[in-house]
Amino acid sequence: MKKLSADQIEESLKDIKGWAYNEGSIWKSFKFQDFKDTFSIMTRIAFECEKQNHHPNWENVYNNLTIKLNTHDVGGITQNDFDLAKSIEKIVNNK
Ligand SMILES: C[C@H](O)[C@H](O)[C@H]1CNC2=NC(N)=NC(=O)C2=N1
Repeated sequence: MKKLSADQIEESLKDIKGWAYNEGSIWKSFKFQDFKDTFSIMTRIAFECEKQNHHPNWENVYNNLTIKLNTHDVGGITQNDFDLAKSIEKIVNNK
C-alpha cells in the first residue's frame, strides 16, 4: 500500500464527514447513547477491521469513542485507512 501525500489526504477527507488529519492519523470522535450502544458498535467495527485486516487506534470512555487510523506498516496514511473510515461511517450510520 502506498503512502498518500498531504494533498491526497486532504482530497480524500472530503468524502468522509467529520474526519480530520492530525499528527499522522485521520481521526474522528463519536458519541453514542450509552456504554452498551458504544461497545456494541465497537464490536461491529472490530469484525469489519478483521475482515479488512486493518486495525484502529481507539479510545472509549463510557459513550465516547475516538478512532484514529493510520497504516503503521508504511508509517503514514494509505487508502486502507480511508476504506476503513468509510466502513466505520456505514456501521455508525446503520447503512
Ligand atoms: C501483519 C499484519 O497484516 C499487518 O501488521 C497489518 C494488520 N493491521 C494493520 N492495521 C493498521 N492500522 N495498520 C497496519 O499497517 C496494519 N497492518
